Amino acid sequence: MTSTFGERLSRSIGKYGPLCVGIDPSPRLLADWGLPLRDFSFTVLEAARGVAGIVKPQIAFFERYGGRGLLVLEELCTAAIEQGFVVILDAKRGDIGSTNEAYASAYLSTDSPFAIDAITLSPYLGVTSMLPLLDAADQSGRGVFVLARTSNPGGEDVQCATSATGQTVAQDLLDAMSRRNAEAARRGVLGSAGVVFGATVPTDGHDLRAMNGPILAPGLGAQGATPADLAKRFAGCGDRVVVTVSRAVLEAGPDPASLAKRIRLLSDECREALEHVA
Ligand SMILES: O=C(O)c1cc(=O)[nH]c(=O)n1[C@@H]1O[C@H](COP(=O)(O)O)[C@@H](O)[C@H]1O
Repeated sequence: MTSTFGERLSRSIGKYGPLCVGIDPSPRLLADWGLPLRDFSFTVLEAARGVAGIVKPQIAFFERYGGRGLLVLEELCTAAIEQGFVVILDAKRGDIGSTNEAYASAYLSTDSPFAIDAITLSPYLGVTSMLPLLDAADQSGRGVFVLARTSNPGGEDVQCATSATGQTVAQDLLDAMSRRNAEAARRGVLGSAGVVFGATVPTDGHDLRAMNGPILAPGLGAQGATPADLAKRFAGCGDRVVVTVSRAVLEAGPDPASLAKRIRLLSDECREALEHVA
């Protein structure tokens, strides 16, 4: 790819706003909509087209169907990229270095079978173990979102524990991504090494501004966060936040017009909340 993930993401946020449509085909929604996995997924993509610029399929909902599900995911990612979406694959990968090399060739290399822009990573085997993934992303113009502070209750047990540096584990991860984004910062563009920071959790004691990378913020809607929370938590970095929403979008389906209407409404709310605090 000729541009970096950070550059493509910035352009997309500028054009469509910060909303990312989460494609989470849960068993309940598939039953409610009365659609098979492929039709469900493409219905969501079609509804998002021209309304939101970013989509995030959650791999577990496709893995449930084994090889057939992964084929649908591959088709969906390819179609989304061809249609100009920024595609974040939510796979939360992370292992020892040699296995991460295999994950890197699966998801973050130029010849990866999955056409995606970025992937979510679980960093709890250590930052050094993630180097094959971070380097592959840099080389192929892709990006990562490392779980720093997750949206779920109880995440603080690990993420807010004090590390050997005397700060929280989450802040250490923010610092590590900040170092990865230093070159982009010198060029005055958004870096490609992002973090996940839930819209449901306080940011106190964590410096999101210095990182120069994108922030994937789940939690709006079904997990209880509101647009006011976005404005409060992400002041000073609102132009780099990607607000990912799954259930609060998908509950408006399966009618494509209702889905598109919900996406537009949430997109407007998120843009409004964040543009004042950029
Ligand atoms: O990485 C993620 O996307 C993620 C991180 C996190 O801390 N919390 C979180 O909810 N997510 C994902 O974001 C989506 C949230 O779904 P809703 O709560 O339905 O909007 C799900 O696909 C989760 O797996």
